[in-house]
Amino acid sequence: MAQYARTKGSIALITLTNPPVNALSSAVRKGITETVSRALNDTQVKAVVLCGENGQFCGGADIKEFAKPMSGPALVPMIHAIEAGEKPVVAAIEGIALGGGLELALGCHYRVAHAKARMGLPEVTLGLLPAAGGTQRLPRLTGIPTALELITTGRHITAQEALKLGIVDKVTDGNVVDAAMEMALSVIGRPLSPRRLSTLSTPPLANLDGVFEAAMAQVKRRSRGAMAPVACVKAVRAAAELPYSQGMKRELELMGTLMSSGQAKALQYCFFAQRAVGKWSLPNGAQWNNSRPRDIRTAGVIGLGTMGRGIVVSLVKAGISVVAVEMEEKQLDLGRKEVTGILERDAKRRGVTAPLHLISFALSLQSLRGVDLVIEAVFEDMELKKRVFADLSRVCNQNTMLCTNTSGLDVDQIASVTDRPPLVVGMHFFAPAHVMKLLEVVCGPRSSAEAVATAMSLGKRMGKVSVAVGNCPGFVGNRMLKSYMDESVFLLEEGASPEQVDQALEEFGFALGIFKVGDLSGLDVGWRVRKSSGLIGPDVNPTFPSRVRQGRRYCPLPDLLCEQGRWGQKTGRGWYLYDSAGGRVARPDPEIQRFLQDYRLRYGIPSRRISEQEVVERCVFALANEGFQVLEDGMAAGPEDIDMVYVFGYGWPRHRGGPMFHAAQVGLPRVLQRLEFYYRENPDIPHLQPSALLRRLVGAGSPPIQQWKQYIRSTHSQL
Ligand SMILES: CCCCCCCCCCCCC/C=C/C(=O)SCCNC(=O)CCNC(=O)[C@H](O)C(C)(C)COP(=O)(O)OP(=O)(O)OC[C@H]1O[C@@H](n2cnc3c(N)ncnc32)[C@H](O)[C@@H]1OP(=O)(O)O
Repeated sequence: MAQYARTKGSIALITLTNPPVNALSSAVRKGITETVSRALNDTQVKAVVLCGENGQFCGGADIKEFAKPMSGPALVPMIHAIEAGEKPVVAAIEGIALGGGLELALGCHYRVAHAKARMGLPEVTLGLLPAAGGTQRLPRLTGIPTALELITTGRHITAQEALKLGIVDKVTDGNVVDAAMEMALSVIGRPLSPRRLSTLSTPPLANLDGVFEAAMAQVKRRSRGAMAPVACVKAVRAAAELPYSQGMKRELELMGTLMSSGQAKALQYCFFAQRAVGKWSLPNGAQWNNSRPRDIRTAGVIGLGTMGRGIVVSLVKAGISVVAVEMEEKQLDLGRKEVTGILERDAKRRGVTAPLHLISFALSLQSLRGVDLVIEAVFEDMELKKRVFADLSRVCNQNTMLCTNTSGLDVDQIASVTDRPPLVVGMHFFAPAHVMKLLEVVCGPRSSAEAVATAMSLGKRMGKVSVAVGNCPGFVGNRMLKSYMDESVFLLEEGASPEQVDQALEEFGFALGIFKVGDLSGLDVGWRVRKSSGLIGPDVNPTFPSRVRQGRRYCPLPDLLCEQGRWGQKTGRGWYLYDSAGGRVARPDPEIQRFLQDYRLRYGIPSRRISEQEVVERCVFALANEGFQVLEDGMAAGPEDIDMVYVFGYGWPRHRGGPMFHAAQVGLPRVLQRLEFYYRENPDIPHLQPSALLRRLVGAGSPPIQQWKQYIRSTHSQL
């Protein structure tokens, strides 16, 4: 777990060996403790170089161990022993030095990095803080503002930036261990005290209170309700105000609170869930490690609306040549201008040249003949999509993969009009597609393993979190969203206001409440979907629209709003009021209050006071309940898949782990009991009826989320 070698006569070379990232497991900590002690006690050794095997210095503490009782030597005294030792220790940083890995390097007296190395203290993203002295040593090295920024964001930095900030002493393009040994030989005999970061004071800073108050306000604004960023600010403040030993005590105290919090558990669950969803499998035995993706070099995108433009940008940024097709010249020109603008702004920000040479624009599908893969992003209309796919089938090479960006239509029906159903999959991007990280890869019943593997791997290449989902209306994300949205409008009928519902959801941690999201994305979009799915039609009385449709409770409020031309931000009025069409700042609108009161009077619905707890429970438990149903129906492989869809596609607060993890954390019996209660009160809302899987899990004693798959009746898995 840590190898020891004597080299160049007087150098001890200690190599961390714990693939794949040399995480600081208890065995590695034991190995380092023993080898460092050996080096310090060996009179032949004059200096030490610390490195990691396989081109990775160290990925930090072993995250898997956080869930277990602590064993083996502790990290803090181990790093302290290195720093306090009387022989210079040089960290040779290659690949990564993250979290505890960077803290270990900060305990060394010198740091040499390879030019391609990345460093950072990402503990905050795991709901923790750098509690191996990172919050105390880094501010002493870089000064408070830089340390605050790096620790509260968890941002990775390049070797060049680390050099500029003084975090490393040297950057090399060559062999980093050789460079570190050279440095070790050159510093033998030099005084070590100025190199012991714990003994230094933080550089003086004017207006300390102002800096910390601003930092605190910023983290609270940026990550609503998250504890770790707040604790990080407090720990860095201790570095500024207290001697090192007391600062370390404060760091430990704050870490103790975080470690035992549900938020840290949720964030660590997300870390592993994000990696688990890449390991997809289909019922026929095809899976991520036995299905070869195709190498995609050229792609076509049809439709240059908001979605199509974002998809083009994502593909081009991944280095893929794209032919972008629109049917009308005016739309094509508009699309070209937008896509070019996005790519140019992005390139300017990153100081590189925009890869415009990778895109060509065309007015005919014929231009797609030779591409490896096509992504269709036309209007959400089955007949239109079928026409496009039938044409593609005729135009494209036999081998071209055909993908649809539908947000919920039947992928198999679309595939049925082509000559190649095995090569058809859904690639459901989220708007704006070049920004949002989620990609739902929709596996139709006839999609081949190769096609699924290709779409999953293409998503990864574009920097997306790809989640394989089954083919059902709305797939996973939008299917579940329906119950969440329905609950929010039912709450309006019963007495809540849009701002009250939004505030409760934002307090819960959502970046935006559901009504603000509706206004932002345009209320007319859902209106159109409801029209096409037969919920609104000629047989609905326009003056007194029914509150029961297709056999269940229906809330006509959003339709009535749309009929008034209140389509959200784009019209300057929606659930909220905006300064003008396109305005962004939502203000409560007294007209909406009157509109809701009139509506309740007209339908004889008594208005009651609705608590924040009820808002959150009805919206969030309804969402999770549909998630259980999605699992039961075999539309997602496991709860991790659903949770990642929500974290990366729907603004679910990551520190709550995702709707399924949240249900587990609240306690499945409690979720079941509350759903039973709400369903008894509202028997005409089927999505409040507890799912059979939820009942089974409670019956089985609420096993940990990692075991839920065993309770899913997977005989009819659609994945
Ligand atoms: C009163 C009580 C008081 C209690 C107080 C206790 C005090 C305790 C003091 C201890 C203080 C500890 C402080 C330190 C904390 C930390 O260091 S937390 C960890 C910080 N590090 C990270 O966050 C890095 C996480 N990893 C990554 O970001 C990426 O994995 C990577 C390193 C950049 C590599 O990326 P990539 O190449 O894309 O590969 P991946 O697929 O992501 O990873 C490959 C496999 O490696 C596993 N893995 C990665 N990092 C870790 C890790 N740190 N621990 C365990 N496992 C890790 C990852 O899960 C992958 O596994 P597989 O999926 O099985 O392949």
